[in-house]
Amino acid sequence: MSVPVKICGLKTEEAVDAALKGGAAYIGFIFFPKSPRNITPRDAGLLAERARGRARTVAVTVNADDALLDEIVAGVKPDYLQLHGKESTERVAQIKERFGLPVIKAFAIREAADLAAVRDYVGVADQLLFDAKPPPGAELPGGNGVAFDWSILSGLDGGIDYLLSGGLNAGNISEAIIGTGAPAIDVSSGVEGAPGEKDPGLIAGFFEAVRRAEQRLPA
Ligand SMILES: O=C(O)c1ccccc1N[C@@H]1O[C@H](COP(=O)(O)O)[C@@H](O)[C@H]1O
Repeated sequence: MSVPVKICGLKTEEAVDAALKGGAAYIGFIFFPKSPRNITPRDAGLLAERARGRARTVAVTVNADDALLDEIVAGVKPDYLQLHGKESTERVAQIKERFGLPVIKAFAIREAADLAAVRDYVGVADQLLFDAKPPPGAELPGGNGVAFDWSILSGLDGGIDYLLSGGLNAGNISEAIIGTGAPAIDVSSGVEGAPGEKDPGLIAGFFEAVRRAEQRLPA
């Protein structure tokens, strides 16, 4: 059984090529000025073209207004929009209708109670993403390299399609995949040599660890 992988926060051709070589199902671009992974719609559009037809492209935004989403969608032509802020169910539905694109809605998880909001988004968002709640004082809502207690996900209703994210790396991905049975996984800072700097060697090592974990999954 193969687990789809999203490599997020790409800024260079080398990083895109490493993600594609590893077999990424999704590649993500961050549109959030405070992030070391922030990229312009124009530059992301060029990288997205390089990956077109080989991986699905994801534009990651945080409480973006329509004007910013217009600019990103026009420049990148993404396959998905990832909403990583406090977007309401109404806002998710509005964005889906306006852009005609599938939406991945991110949730910040620290404790079991954080799953309470999730049910409202099932059937509204196309996919859910579970990330760790940012540490106190963090500037970023994601990309902090922090993991949450994955056992919390055992409280999820069965059959929910989601991406597991937050602090994943080659060292913990086996435990994450086998422990949660996550339908898909997402990594950003765990394949970086420095904040915002993807390391092709770490990307390759992450894929190797994922493939080893897949061998241990029940058929
Ligand atoms: O990566 C960022 O800088 C970022 C900024 C704003 C919103 C989301 C961001 N990243 C997302 O965070 C998760 C997990 O990242 P990590 O592996 O813990 O570093 C991932 O979904 C990214 O899309």
